[in-house]
Amino acid sequence: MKHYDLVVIGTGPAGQKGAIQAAKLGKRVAIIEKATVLGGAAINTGTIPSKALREAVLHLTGHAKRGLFGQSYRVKKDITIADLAAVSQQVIRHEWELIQDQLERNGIDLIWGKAHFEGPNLLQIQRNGDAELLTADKFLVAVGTRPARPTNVPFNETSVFCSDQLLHLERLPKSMIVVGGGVIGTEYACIMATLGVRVILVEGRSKLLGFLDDEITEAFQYQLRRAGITLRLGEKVEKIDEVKGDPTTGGKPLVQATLESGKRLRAETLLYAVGRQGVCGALGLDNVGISFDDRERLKVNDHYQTNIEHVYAAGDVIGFPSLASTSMEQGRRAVCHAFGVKEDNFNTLFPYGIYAVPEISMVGQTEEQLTEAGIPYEAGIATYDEVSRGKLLGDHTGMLKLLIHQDDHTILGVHAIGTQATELIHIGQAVMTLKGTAQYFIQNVFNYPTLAEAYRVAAYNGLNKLRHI
Ligand SMILES: Cc1cc2nc3c(=O)[nH]c(=O)nc-3n(C[C@H](O)[C@H](O)[C@H](O)COP(=O)(O)OP(=O)(O)OC[C@H]3O[C@@H](n4cnc5c(N)ncnc54)[C@H](O)[C@@H]3O)c2cc1C
Ligand SMILES: NC(=O)c1ccc[n+]([C@@H]2O[C@H](COP(=O)([O-])OP(=O)(O)OC[C@H]3O[C@@H](n4cnc5c(N)ncnc54)[C@H](O)[C@@H]3O)[C@@H](O)[C@H]2O)c1
Repeated sequence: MKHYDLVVIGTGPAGQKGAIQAAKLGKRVAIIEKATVLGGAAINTGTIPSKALREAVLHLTGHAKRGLFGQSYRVKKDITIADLAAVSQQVIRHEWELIQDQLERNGIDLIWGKAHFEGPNLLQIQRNGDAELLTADKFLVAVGTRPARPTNVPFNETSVFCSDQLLHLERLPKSMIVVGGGVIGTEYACIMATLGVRVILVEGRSKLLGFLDDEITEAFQYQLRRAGITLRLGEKVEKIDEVKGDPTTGGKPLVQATLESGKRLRAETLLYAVGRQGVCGALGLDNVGISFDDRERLKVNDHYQTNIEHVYAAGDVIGFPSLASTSMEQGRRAVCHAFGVKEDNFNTLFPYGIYAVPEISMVGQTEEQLTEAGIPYEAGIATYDEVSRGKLLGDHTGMLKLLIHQDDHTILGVHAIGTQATELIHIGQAVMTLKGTAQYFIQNVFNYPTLAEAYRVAAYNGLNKLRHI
């Protein structure tokens, strides 16, 4: 039986980076994967496919250039699923090769099969009816999540589906109800609407993406409505059925969503995106003495240790924020702790990137959080219309907001909506991490013309307001 210093379960972002970190520390490492492909949800069903789809849609529809060339501008008419899938498959294949190569280069044993704990240090790997046993000093559980699929939703993979199935649609529907205005529902609602699909987005809470700064949410919701998306906010879907279509228009079956308020919505298809569910139940964790919650998520301490100290967990399996970006870093930090690497310099300022149309990103605190905490701040705002690059791109609605401490002018939060928002945010993140102030953006020269200049405009705006207090 082979023995390892570390065994990692799952090849998603958390598992990959944890395994590589351990190998860099000179440890003997194995990584287990139960699927037939590497990369987890990030590469195969989540981050990369959805972003590849988005890029293809923005390019082929000509959406990104309509601000310059007019609303009727198109790169390709009659876009098909095949057009969109081609880009995605190409990127995914490249990512598989990259991961495999990284694991090999770092001397990590890749073992295909389903992992199951037989004891605190003993793991069984099942593959095609065979079983292999191995032991390890430490474990990193990075098994991720899957879409929640309640039994009362009539999933049929063609007209009622979850986010994994959306990627396998055979043709573009004319209309779609999206249930759940979280990140997945919102991103796909935008992508579909950009393709010309009639979208109704139903969200149980009174606003989309409740963790964002209110001003950004307001701007975003306004833009979604302008893009033709019907928002049903503060409304919960109670029941989903298939119903007969209108005989006068061919009678194709439709999906009907009945809301708690009694409203009935109908469309050709329905995407169910109300959150994700863990997969810990199948891991044999009771043989180790580890319990999980009702959504099969694990509880960890600040060092990513479960209640059994040699078993660590990272990524979606531990819950919020459930991002590929944070999962990678959690996996790495868990392994650093497991092998005694000092953690003093680890930053906890995590950014968020939402690849809706338009893009949204944030780092630090929102106006609402600062107000609640009683921290005095001023907001400095720049619209993309105020910087030359914004005009060159034809983005007339983009905006960057800096939240500046009233007394010491440090940056407390950065919020952006518009082209390249997810890239732009990292400038603010760096200044915040290095404890810089709004003056940084005024005292330094920026390339011209860039969207980054919006930082300078926002800083002037905020500091000018502060002078008048
Ligand atoms: C539609 C969508 C879009 C997203 N977009 C973004 C985005 O733009 N940016 C972002 O940062 N995040 C995004 N995310 C979130 C991101 O995909 C996840 O946070 C990330 O994949 C979590 O990584 P992980 O390593 O925890 O788990 P996963 O990526 O889920 O990987 C877990 C792996 O463990 C394997 N596994 C499970 N059980 C076992 C077992 N018993 N034995 C062996 N192997 C096992 C699984 O097969 C899987 O390969 C998106 C998610 C979705 C669904
Ligand atoms: N760009 C990104 O970083 C990105 C993109 C996609 C997904 N993700 C990650 O994937 C995870 C899962 O995303 P998600 O959107 O599925 O889950 P979520 O939990 O973020 O959102 C689900 C939403 O559905 C709503 N809801 C629940 N029941 C409802 C009902 N019956 N009717 C109407 N609305 C209802 C909830 O109020 C909630 O807003 C998230 O944690 C997210 O971080 C990240």
